[in-house]
Amino acid sequence: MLALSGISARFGDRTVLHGVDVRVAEGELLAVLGANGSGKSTLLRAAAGLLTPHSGSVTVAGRPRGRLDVALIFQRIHLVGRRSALDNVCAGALGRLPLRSSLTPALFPRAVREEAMACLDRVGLADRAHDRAANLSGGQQQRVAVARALCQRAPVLLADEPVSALDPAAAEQVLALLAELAHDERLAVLAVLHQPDLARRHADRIVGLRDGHVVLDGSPGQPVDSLYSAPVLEATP
Ligand SMILES: Nc1ncnc2c1ncn2[C@@H]1O[C@H](COP(=O)(O)OP(=O)(O)OP(=O)(O)O)[C@@H](O)[C@H]1O
Repeated sequence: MLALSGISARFGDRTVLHGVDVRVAEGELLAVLGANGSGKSTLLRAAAGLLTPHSGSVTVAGRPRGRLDVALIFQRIHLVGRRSALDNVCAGALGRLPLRSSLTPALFPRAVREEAMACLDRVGLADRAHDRAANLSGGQQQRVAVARALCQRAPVLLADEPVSALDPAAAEQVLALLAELAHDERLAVLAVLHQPDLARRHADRIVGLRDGHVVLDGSPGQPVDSLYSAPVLEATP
């Protein structure tokens, strides 16, 4: 479904991704692991179209990634706090609505509101639909963000450290939800994670980055310590 092929990225004269190949299948949750600075966020931003790679391509279902193909979930949850959870989820549909509706969100068509309600129900928050987003807990807000991504109807979900700001129970719940959505809704989900344990428990596959290279790709059960160990420094005479 999502294919990142030969992605290289540079900042100035520094190359931070070296021809990275990553595939995420329909119905799969892929966790991308790696130490700070290994290139995880840069890879996700290239996948999302937020950064133009120096070389390489991003395709969704075999075609160049389109504007509506990818939904994003961030560590810092970007909801409009004074609006209801339901309005925030409706906003996921903005990209496919006529301009008039997108300028006046109060006019979200009934069909969109119903779909948004179904998305909230999917993340277990239908009963909080009319609460202001700011009044929900961090974990609940992240689930609203997931519902908003669902309402976008994108086949690919990209999540950048989606649980880093959550307590362990909420993190577990959000990761389980992402895995469930991948499996049940047949989405391709790529999540950048800092918690190998969560990846082991919920991901279908892991990719490990080190210094901008893919050094692991496979079972979530495999050892990942090498991703986080300090580089071996050569002894100076
Ligand atoms: N806008 C930028 N300008 C210059 N260098 C950047 C920029 N964004 C990222 N980098 C550099 O690219 C490298 C990879 O950064 P990236 O944020 O992708 O790593 P990461 O694996 O997501 O790290 P972390 O786990 O700390 O979020 C780092 O050395 C970083 O300093």
